[in-house]
Amino acid sequence: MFVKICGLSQAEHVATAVGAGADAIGFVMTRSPRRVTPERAAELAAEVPEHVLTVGVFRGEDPETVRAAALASGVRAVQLHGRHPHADFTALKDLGITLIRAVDNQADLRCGAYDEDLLLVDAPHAGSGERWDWGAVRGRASGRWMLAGGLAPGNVREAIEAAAPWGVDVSSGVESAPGVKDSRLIEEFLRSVRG
Ligand SMILES: O=C(O)c1ccccc1NCC(=O)[C@H](O)[C@H](O)COP(=O)(O)O
Repeated sequence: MFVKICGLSQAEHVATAVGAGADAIGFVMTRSPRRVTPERAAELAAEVPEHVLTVGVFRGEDPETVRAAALASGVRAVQLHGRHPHADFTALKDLGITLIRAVDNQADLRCGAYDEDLLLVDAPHAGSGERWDWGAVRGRASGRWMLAGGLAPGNVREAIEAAAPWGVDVSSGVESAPGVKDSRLIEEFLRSVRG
């Protein structure tokens, strides 16, 4: 099971997530209590080994803004929230990095439908910690897709049982307050997923 820990802004938490076995870590570069600048994301990403995917998270920015931030930060993936047309993914293809399409469960849930590499099926309000009916996407989402939205150490096994995703993604559920990550919860989340 692929595990992404999102919304990191402190080197200590990046090290914890990597040490605990995360497959990907996310840096939010859009309006959010977790926002980091591309320069800060570059500093944090510099400490991350190659086998862990570094992801820049955006919502609604145009492809040129995403491109500039991706290049400045050096992330190896971008995750686009909001109703981006297929053309926005096509416009970013030449970056040669992983493209993640982030949607709620009303969207086209076939990974690759917009030429993206990974799909993230999230709550309607991304990064809110809102839980939703995870089981509603079972059998509808296909390919390499991650589940997010209200996941936490205490419920992630239940979510995996309900939705049968390829991967999981968490932010609020490993925080002590919005934007404040907790190393103990990050480790607990990874232990819960890995068993
Ligand atoms: O984290 C944010 O504030 C944010 C703002 C705008 C777009 C995306 C954002 N976060 C994305 C994520 O952190 C995850 O991909 C996912 O939504 C986490 O959800 P949750 O665990 O419920 O916080």
